[in-house]
Amino acid sequence: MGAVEIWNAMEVAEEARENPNLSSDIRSSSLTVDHSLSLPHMKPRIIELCKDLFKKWSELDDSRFSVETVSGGITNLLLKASVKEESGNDVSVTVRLYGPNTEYVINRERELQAIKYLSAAGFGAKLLGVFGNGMVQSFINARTLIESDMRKPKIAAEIAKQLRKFHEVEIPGSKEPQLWIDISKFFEKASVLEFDDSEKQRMYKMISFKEIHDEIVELKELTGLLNAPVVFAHNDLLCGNLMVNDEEEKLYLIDFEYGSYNYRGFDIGNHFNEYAGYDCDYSLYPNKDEQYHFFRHYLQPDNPLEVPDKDIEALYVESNTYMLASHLYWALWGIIQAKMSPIDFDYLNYFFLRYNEYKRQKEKSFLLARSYLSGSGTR
Ligand SMILES: Nc1ncnc2c1ncn2[C@@H]1O[C@H](COP(=O)(O)OP(=O)(O)OP(=O)(O)O)[C@@H](O)[C@H]1O
Repeated sequence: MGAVEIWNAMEVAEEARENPNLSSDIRSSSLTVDHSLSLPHMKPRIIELCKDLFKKWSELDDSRFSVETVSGGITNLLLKASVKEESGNDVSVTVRLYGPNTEYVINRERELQAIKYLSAAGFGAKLLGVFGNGMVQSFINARTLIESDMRKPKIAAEIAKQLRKFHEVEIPGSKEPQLWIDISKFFEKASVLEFDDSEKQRMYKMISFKEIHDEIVELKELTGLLNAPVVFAHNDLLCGNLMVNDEEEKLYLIDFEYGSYNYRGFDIGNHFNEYAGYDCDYSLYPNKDEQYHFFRHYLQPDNPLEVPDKDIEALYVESNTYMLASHLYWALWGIIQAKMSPIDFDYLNYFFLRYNEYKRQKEKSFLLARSYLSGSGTR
C-alpha cells in the first residue's frame, strides 16, 4: 500500500463528509494491517483499527471483540469483527484487507469512488470506514449464492431487476467505457512477462500474443457496430458476488472491485459466463429461453411479459457478442495474476480455459452478430 493509495482513501472519506447525501459517516484511519499475519496475531491490530475508526468503541475492553475469517477470497482477505457493546448489542462489521499486488488488476481509486455512490443508492454493504490497506463495511446477513442458484427463474429475475437498477446509478467522473482500455492495459502487461518457474515459463511461451492481439482488434471492431449502451457496470457478477436473505427475499450485489462504466452487454454476457461456476463448465451457459427470461426482467422489471421482441433480440445479440470480450478480459487477467498473485492457484490454466472457450464460441457469436447487423435476424 503506497502513500498515494492512503491519500486516496483519506480523500474519499473527506469528500463523503462534505456531501451528506453520500455515506456521511465514513471514517478514516491511517493504520495498516499486515496481510501476512496469522489470525491470532492480526486480531489485536484489527481491534486497534476498529477503536481508531469508531470512537464509541475506543474505551471498550478488548475482550468484547471477536475476529474471524469470512473468506480468503481470490483477491482479498475478508474478516468479520464483532463487538459486544455496553448496551448488550452485538454489532458486526467486515474488515477487508486488499491482497498484495492487486493494484495491477484493480483500480482502488475507481473502486472507492463507486462504492460511495453505490452504497448510497442501496447497493452492497454500507461503507463505514477506510484505512491504509483496506476498508470496513457493514456485515450482510445473507447467504452467498452457488452457481446453480443463478439460473433459478425467481432468482434470475431478481438479479436482472437489480442489475437494471444498478446500471441506472450515476457515478461522477468520466463515462468512457473501460472495456477496451482495460483489455489493452492487461495485454501490455501480460505480453511481456517472464516466469522464474520453468513449467510456468513453458506454458507461457505457448501463448501467441500476436493471435490474441488480432482477436482483440477483430472483436472490438464488431462490438463497436452494435452501439451498445454504456452504463455503470459491475463487471464481475459471479455467484460469490451475489448474496440473498431468503426470509426477507432480498438480493445483494456485492464487491465492486471491477466496477466501471462499460457496455451493458458486457456485464450481462460476463454474468452468463459465470453460470459455468468455479469449475468453468461452460456447458452450463444459459440457453436462449433462460436468457430471454433474464432480458425480460432486465428490460421491463415491472412488466416483463410486455417487452417488444426486437428489444429482446438486440440484447441477445449484444450480450452474446460481449460474452466473447469477457473471455478475453479474464483470460488476460489470468496471465497477470499468474505472475503477480501470491495465491496458489493455476492462473495460467485459467487463461487457457477462458481463451479456449473464446475460440469455441467465436464463430457462432460472430455469425449471430453479423446476421443481426445485416438485418437477417437471429434465428
Ligand atoms: N459485507 C459482507 N457481509 C457478509 N459477507 C460478506 C460481505 N462481503 C463479502 N462477504 C462474503 O465474503 C465472500 C468474498 O467476498 P468478496 O467477493 O467481496 O471478496 P474478494 O476477496 O473480492 O473475493 P473474490 O476475489 O473471490 O471475488 C463473498 O462471497 C461473501 O460470501
